Amino acid sequence: MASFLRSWIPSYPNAKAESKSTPQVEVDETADDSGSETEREEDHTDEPPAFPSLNSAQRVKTKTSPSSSQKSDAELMPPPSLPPNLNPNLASRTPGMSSSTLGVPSSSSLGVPSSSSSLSVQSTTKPPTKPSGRNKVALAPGHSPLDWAALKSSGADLRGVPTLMRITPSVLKQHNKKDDAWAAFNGKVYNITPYLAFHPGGEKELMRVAGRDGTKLFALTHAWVNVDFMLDSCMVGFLVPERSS
Ligand code: HEM
Repeated sequence: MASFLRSWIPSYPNAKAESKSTPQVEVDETADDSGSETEREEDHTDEPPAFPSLNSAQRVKTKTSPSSSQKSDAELMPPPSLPPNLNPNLASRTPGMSSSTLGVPSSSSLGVPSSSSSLSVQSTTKPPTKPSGRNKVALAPGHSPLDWAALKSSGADLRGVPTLMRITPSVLKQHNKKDDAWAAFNGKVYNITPYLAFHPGGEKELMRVAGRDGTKLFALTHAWVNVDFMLDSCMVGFLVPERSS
């Protein structure tokens, strides 16, 4: 280190002596290759390094097994399950075509144990399928969820009624047309007409609950959607039982 500095700073031999007057040329002599052993002596203390921690599995392993017998990750872990095009046991394999004719390397050339090996992991679970009846539609431009949020908070009248009302099922039933559609969810009645074009599941699906209580269908389709929040500015009232005469 010192020789390196000497080649760059002509006045280096004096730099240490003048260190008080030229503080910017501070050099640590102990870092020199041929320098004193001060730093290494400190290493000889019994204090373990901060990492890995004293009780870590890594440290325990190092103590018990010498580094020469340490196993690689590949030896310690079972290999991941094979993708369908590489697994000869899966029915999805193209009949009559070996993996090599498909242009993919064979499992043996990849160093992956054959499926008969005790290490192989064969997945018996099917890939997740969409719940039936769930289908997103392409929304018209200007009808994204963000556009709906903007319309909701714009102050536009989305209720169509001056005050919240008590609404019986028979009154609710009268509001079953696209241009005048009400639906009840969790005891609250909403004017769903303004939301029809914004519904990610499409107008047709949403119209299935027009004029009636849609709580059950809603929960079956997407219970995670917060209808109270989505339609708060469309609320027209509360669903009440028919009046007995
Ligand atoms: C007015 C109440 C409703 C609101 C606020 C609403 C809201 C939403 C929202 C936010 C999504 C997107 C969900 C997501 O991306 O995970 C969605 C999707 C959907 N909704 Fe609704 N929905 C309502 C009522 C209904 C009803 C009554 C049906 C009837 C079956 C329905 C059927 C669907 C379907 C099929 C999807 C597509 C789900 C998908 O494939 O991701 N929705 N709805």
